[in-house]
Amino acid sequence: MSRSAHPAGPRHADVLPEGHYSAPAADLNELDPKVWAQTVGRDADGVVTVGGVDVKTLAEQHGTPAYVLDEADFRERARAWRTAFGHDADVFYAGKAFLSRAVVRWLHEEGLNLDVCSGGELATALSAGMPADRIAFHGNNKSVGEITRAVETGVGRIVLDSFQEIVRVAHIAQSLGKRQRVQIRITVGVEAHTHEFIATAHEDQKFGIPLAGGQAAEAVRRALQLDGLELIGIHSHIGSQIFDMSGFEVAAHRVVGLLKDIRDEHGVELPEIDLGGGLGIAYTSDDDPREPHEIAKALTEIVTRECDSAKLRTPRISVEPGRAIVGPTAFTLYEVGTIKPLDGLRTYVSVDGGMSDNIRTALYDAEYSVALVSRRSDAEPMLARVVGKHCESGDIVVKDAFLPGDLAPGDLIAVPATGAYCRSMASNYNHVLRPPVVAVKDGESRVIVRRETEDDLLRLDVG
Ligand SMILES: Cc1ncc(COP(=O)(O)O)c(C=O)c1O
Ligand SMILES: N[C@@H](CCCC[NH3+])C(=O)O
Repeated sequence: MSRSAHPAGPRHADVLPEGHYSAPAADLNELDPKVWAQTVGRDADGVVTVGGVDVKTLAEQHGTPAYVLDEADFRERARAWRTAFGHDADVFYAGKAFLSRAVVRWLHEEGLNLDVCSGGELATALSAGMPADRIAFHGNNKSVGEITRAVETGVGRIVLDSFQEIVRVAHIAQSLGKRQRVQIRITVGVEAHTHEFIATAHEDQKFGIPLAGGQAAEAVRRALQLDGLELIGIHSHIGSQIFDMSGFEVAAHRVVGLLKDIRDEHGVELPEIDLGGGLGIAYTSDDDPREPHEIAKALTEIVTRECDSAKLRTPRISVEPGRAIVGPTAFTLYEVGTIKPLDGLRTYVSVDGGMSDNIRTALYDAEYSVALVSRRSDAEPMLARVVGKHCESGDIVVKDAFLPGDLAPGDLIAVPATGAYCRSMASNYNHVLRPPVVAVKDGESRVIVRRETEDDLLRLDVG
């Protein structure tokens, strides 16, 4: 067994415990462009830069932990989706992945629409100037207040998720003297190949109205009878972090089948279908995501083919990518604190954040990569587990990854691909303050969501 310079004797790559990890990369200083935001690189001193700003400067100016978001990359990915789908389709960015007013403005400028699923997301979208008619409102349990606000402000569509909601939205719209454009979300009965908590089109879960047993057809029947509703289409979202296109193919096939049944029964050809979001991104070098143009081509071809064979006019397609746009554009910058080598196991590297800024590892057993970013190191790789500062043994950010064996307290490390479902799912567990989101572009950084303060926490505490 070889030895590294680390005084506490890190675990080396040639004697490894069981775990789910690949062999260490030949050079740990290399940053795989699949996983890192587009403008990330190392400067002559080995310090990582993004958007022309180096991470040491970012840490000095904004502190750690911080989510660092590459604005140019975000805009480029948004534009790539928009361009791939062209003018005969709509791209709704899924705000649940990450939403802030700056992001809403970028989306607006890049010609994307927005999917929101709560009053809070709707308020953020409206306050940043997204036109209401470019907003889709989702959710399996929208409150009467939320529905009323959505109808009053004139959202482009409400996606109906249950029989009760069909009636509820119709009544609210009618009482406001409006006819609300709606889609019905159906569950097509597909087992999406992803973590069970984020699969949404099999039958035994809470979203949508099952196609099975004629339930979706019955929902359509009821919606068409209600004056307060203008039924514009059918919606399907099969889950998230999916690489295999076959689930989307089956979903498209079944949605078009329902459109055909609707035409045959009611003489109505619904003009739109929405195939949801869910496209996977690379969290580690082992993942191979698809490009937006491949996805657009595949989805458009399936829908067109299915419609041709059913002799239906091809409906306008919309999609709702969240993770695929924002996920790869950000990394979380942490400062290394305590380093604890456990003999025969791995080295625990504690950072100044944890499950409060990234719950995905604890929740979904998600895999991430990590790199030393404040300097270059040619020390031997050590098997590390990056953990947070919370009072929870499941407080793991990166379960198994290789870091240089000379890692020391005060070093900066970064976890890439944390743009989606990290800040938006962040918590104040242990009264830890949620980190800022710092956007970088053209050599400048600017805070788009500021760091929480203790005053923010105390402001909510009454008495
Ligand atoms: C209805 C709906 N649309 C879109 C999305 C966005 O999914 P993703 O971020 O995986 O693209 C989700 C989340 O899974 C969703 O529930
Ligand atoms: N929050 C999940 C995805 C759920 C998507 C919303 N329906 C994740 O981090 O992967």
